[in-house]
Amino acid sequence: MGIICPAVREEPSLHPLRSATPRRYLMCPPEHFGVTYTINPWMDPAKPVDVALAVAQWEDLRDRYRSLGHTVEELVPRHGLPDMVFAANGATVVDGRVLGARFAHREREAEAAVHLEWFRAHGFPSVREPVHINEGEGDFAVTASYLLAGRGFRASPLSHGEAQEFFGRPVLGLDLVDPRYYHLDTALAVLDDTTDEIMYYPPAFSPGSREVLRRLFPDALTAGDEDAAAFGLNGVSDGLHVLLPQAATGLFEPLRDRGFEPVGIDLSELLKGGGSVKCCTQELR
Ligand SMILES: CN(C)C(=N)NCCC[C@H](N)C(=O)O
Repeated sequence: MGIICPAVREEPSLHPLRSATPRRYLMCPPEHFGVTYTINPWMDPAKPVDVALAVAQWEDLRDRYRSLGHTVEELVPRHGLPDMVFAANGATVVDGRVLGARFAHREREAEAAVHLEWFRAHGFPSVREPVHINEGEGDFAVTASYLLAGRGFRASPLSHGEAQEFFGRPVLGLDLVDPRYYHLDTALAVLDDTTDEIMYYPPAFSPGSREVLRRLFPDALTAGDEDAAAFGLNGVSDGLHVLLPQAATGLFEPLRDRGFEPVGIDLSELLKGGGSVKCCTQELR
């Protein structure tokens, strides 16, 4: 009788081979970071902030980007603007076109001009000072097909039309309903901007927006309560590496299963201001 070899069944790969593309980021060191007011539920001025630790954690993130081959530009922080470290809020840049920010809260208003000044000084030819309130990449996320746009807590719905007209990209408005997830990038991250691959936390969105996300992104990775509360959706992907808060442990395995390489980052000190990896990172596309 012949020997029957068990067939070796190659599992078809569920996801394409990932590759990183070099990125250019704008960051702002937290030298003047502090929690001196409350404009989101994470901020408690009674809790002390260790600025030296915040700087060390921030430098670790910056150096991680550089070691992965990305370019990091630095914005000079201003005294009296303790939230400037959250540089993603300062503008949205797509195809070299810059839509500046207009902040919802008086405490952050002055940051907008610092960003506009930086873009003008660095040769970006098309820089728009916005008419409507938008907090940069806090509420705008760029996928291959859309500009996803959050609203409900910060960005004015009118900013969505302004962005669509300026970038010439279809804007998809999404309603945020949980004050802990007050910016889109606290509840949704783009994993692959060439294929519309995202991860998100469904309860942060209204029922209708959840349905829209389910229809348009049926293969998205969805996060649970604990990972969302650890700011796990506030991650940055270069197409292969996904830098995200190290406490969002439940996301690491699902990301690996999809072929990504999660990189855990400790920004616990900056979390006291209500931000993490993505908030500190503005992408200059
Ligand atoms: C995703 N991004 C950019 C953010 N979520 N930004 C954090 C902003 C934190 C600041 N204290 C504020 O409440 O505006």
